[in-house]
Amino acid sequence: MQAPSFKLTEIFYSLQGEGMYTGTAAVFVRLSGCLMGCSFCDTDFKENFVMTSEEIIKEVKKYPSKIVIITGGEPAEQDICALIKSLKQAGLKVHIETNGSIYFDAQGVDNLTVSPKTYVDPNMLKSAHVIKIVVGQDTDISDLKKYFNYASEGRLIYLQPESNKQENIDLCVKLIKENPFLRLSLQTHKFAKIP
Ligand SMILES: C[S@@+](CC[C@H](N)C(=O)[O-])C[C@H]1O[C@@H](n2cnc3c(N)ncnc32)[C@H](O)[C@@H]1O
Ligand SMILES: Nc1nc2[nH]cc(C(=O)O)c2c(=O)[nH]1
Ligand code: SF4
Ligand SMILES: [Mg+2]
Repeated sequence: MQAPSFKLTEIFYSLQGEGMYTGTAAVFVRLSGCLMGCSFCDTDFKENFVMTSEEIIKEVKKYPSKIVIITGGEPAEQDICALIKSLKQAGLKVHIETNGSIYFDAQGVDNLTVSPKTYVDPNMLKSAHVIKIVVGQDTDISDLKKYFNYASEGRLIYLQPESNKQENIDLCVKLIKENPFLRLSLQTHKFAKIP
């Protein structure tokens, strides 16, 4: 049977800049396309090329890290389960960055990070290892609290200041001091000037 193919923006080797694995070398596989349309989105997710899962694995294996981060765009808009399975079979650690709006079976995923936007499937929040909430001046703080109930031993909640702006960092720090189970995620790759 032919390996499934995927629409991609880019594959690159860098350090995870955000969340629980910050500072860890990883290969980023950026799938193209996203229907969410966040006003603050910092990412180009246009389709640049198509690759089969076998071709993706061959490219990822050129780099020394065993961690592959599937991101986008919104990766769940494509048949991500087929890709996860192939990457796991190839002996890789699979991390996923998703907005959680489209449910998929994340069993076997080594780190599932859900960054909720206007709609998130509660089952994706339950499956997440990390919930990473972007906080800006427009964020409705009382609405944020609905995610706080998901904090548990196996699930960390990070606040990520929108675009590393100082007023957003200040707001995150205030919220974390008030709710000490929360953590701060700065986009460290932007300070380091790496992809
Ligand atoms: C580009 S998104 C791709 C994955 C998925 N669509 C999502 O939103 O989680 C990767 C991460 O960047 C975050 N992000 C995007 N724009 C941002 C910004 N301006 N400031 C802080 N974080 C941002 C998202 O919330 C998400 O956690
Ligand atoms: N260095 C680096 N770390 C990241 N973590 C999540 C990213 C993403 O765009 O999904 C990202 C990214 O774009 N670059
Ligand atoms: S869901 Fe993710 S990729 Fe899509 S627009 Fe929002 S931040 Fe960008
Ligand atoms: Mg990014």
